[in-house]
Amino acid sequence: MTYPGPLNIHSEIGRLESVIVKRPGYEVENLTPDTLKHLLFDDIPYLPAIQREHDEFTDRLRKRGTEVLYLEKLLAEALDDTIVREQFLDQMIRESQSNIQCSSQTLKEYLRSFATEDFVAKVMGGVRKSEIGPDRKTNLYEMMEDHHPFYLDPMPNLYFTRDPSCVIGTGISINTMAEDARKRESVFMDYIIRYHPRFRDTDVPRWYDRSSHFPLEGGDQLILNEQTVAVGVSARTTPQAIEEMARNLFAGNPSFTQVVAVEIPKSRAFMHLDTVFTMVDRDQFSIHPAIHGPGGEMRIYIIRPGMENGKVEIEERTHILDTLKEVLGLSEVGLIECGGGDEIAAAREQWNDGSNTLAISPGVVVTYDRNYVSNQCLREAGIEVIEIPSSELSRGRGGPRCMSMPLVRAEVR
Ligand SMILES: NC(=[NH2+])NCCC[C@H](N)C(=O)O
Repeated sequence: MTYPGPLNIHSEIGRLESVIVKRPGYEVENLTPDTLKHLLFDDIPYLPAIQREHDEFTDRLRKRGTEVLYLEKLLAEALDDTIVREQFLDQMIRESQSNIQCSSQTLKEYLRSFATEDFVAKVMGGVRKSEIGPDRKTNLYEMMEDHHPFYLDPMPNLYFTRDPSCVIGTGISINTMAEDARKRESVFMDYIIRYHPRFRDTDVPRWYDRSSHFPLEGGDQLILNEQTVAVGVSARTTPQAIEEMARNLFAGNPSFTQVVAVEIPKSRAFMHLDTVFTMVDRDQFSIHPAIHGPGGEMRIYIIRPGMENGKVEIEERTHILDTLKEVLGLSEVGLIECGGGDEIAAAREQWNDGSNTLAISPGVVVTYDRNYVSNQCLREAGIEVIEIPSSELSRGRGGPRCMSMPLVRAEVR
């Protein structure tokens, strides 16, 4: 089936034609030991090195024919209109309120002084108190010292473009982020879809919107085929959000007829479904064994459109393999274990996103080089593995799938 328009994602594995990434920038240099935990990092990446690694990642994608678009550039282009830029600035200041202790007026004036691309880099990178000179402070609270070094907190997780939004079919889910440190991130795709020339003239359906109360993150959203979306019920994604998204999807996109909610342990190491489970080929998945509960059982629910308009039906399942066969209509499905069944290698490599593969064609994936045990297992299963350097990229606890937000994939035949 052909789908005209700027968005077309009907699988996890179709040839990747167009993708959004974010090159790590100044926001990473604004990490300090005191803020690491709140900002969801475990260590501080070295900026030139993480940028080199990221450039290698995007080079590999380009060499395979993928169009690589940068979030920061798309946003600057979307804000190329004074009224839109002012509206965006107001919203950013409003949504950053908890982080701001200087008067919004002072901060606004400071940000307005930049040309659009630098303005975007500032908003994303954060504004240090030391940047706004003492002479620009007029209120007592602005002059008082306190220990928080920022007026506007940095957003170092932005290079994980996967999470704040997700294309499903020809529409999009603009997500409500679970963690304070990431809440503002989904404002960017909201503006890009509404105001960027590439998207603004298309009526892009929204299966979920950030105005919804319940968190839902893209690392939990997997498009298995033209009928099926799998969503992790995780530390970041709620059952309420999944059901709301499913209802909107069934009502607006008749090709999707099943949403599979998969519960995973709520832990830092397994923050999203894609940290323990990704699709690598038509009938093969990479999986971390600890995704299963005791006895190999887990809680899985299949949501389908109900008989009555707007209603859904929900059925329970307990085995991932059987459920995958059922929803994909396959007699066999292969699960490739992270760490090749070795307990230590599995835990170590999962921590560095060993199961977080980005498929760029059926049976072809991009992975981190450091996960050599898992990469070998993928190769033994007949998968082509393209490795990228990962010393610094992995410090943010996300892998190649997390670092990519696909816009268009070719049909899987
Ligand atoms: N899709 C993913 N697995 N994303 C990983 C995001 C990592 C990021 N530091 C966070 O905690 O939010």
